[in-house]
Amino acid sequence: MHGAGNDFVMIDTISQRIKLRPRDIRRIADRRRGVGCDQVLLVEPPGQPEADFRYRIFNADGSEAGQCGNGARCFARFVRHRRLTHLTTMVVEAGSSLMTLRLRENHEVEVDMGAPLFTPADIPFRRAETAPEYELTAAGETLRVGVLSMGNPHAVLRVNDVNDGSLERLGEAIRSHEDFPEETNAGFLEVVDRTHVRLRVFERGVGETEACGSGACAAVVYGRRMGWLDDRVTVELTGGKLHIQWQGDDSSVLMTGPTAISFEGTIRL
Ligand SMILES: N[C@H](CCC[C@H](N)C(=O)O)C(=O)O
Repeated sequence: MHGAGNDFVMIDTISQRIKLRPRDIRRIADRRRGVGCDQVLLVEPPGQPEADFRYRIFNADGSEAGQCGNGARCFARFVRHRRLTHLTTMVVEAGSSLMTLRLRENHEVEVDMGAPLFTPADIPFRRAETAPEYELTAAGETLRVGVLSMGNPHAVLRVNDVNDGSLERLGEAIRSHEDFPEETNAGFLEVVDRTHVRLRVFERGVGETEACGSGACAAVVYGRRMGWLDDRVTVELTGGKLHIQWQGDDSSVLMTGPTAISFEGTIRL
């Protein structure tokens, strides 16, 4: 499946009891020796009564992540398509948060991504104070970045043009920066106007993806906090467009975007 070009192998572990090790994830995600994807997503039974499902996210390098926005939309499409539920609105556990997923027309899905987290310890980010923007030195350059969590860490750098080479020059250095004890996703944000931005994301555990749902949310939250953006923003990514809404403070971020089923099959490990 894919959400705006961010592609996934989605596995139903409810109807089939399987255990996957990090090396199995890497093998599945390998675009030459396996199926090939940015993330492997598992559909599991819920761990708490308020949830309908549990959703686990593994990057192509085998690392587990606490959030995947594009994957959440594809998750909702998948569980309906595979008749694991008849719900069109469902509550899903991801990491430590509960998300509400709503199926819309033409296979679009709206995700309540929860409220962003700004406290450095929650991101995690090695800073004592919370701020809308931080100074960060990476690859010998001193940068101003927005840093926050959508259930996973994001560092967002505003650029004049997403294709100015900043991602190629700085993506890896920000992703692996020592001030991020669990690494981070690195977003490169071009503000077109108050309701339209372009974004490229160098993702933790993968590298650049065609789209990053949690990254789109983080970029809009940062841009709105800095006064550059309104409450409703269209985020144009390499693989497609996402629509993000955020009213500020501790309100939830809402993301709406496309889903697609690329193929179905059986994997032999
Ligand atoms: N690479 C991310 C997980 C996937 C996020 C992205 N694919 C999305 O749509 O949010 C991380 O390690 O936090």
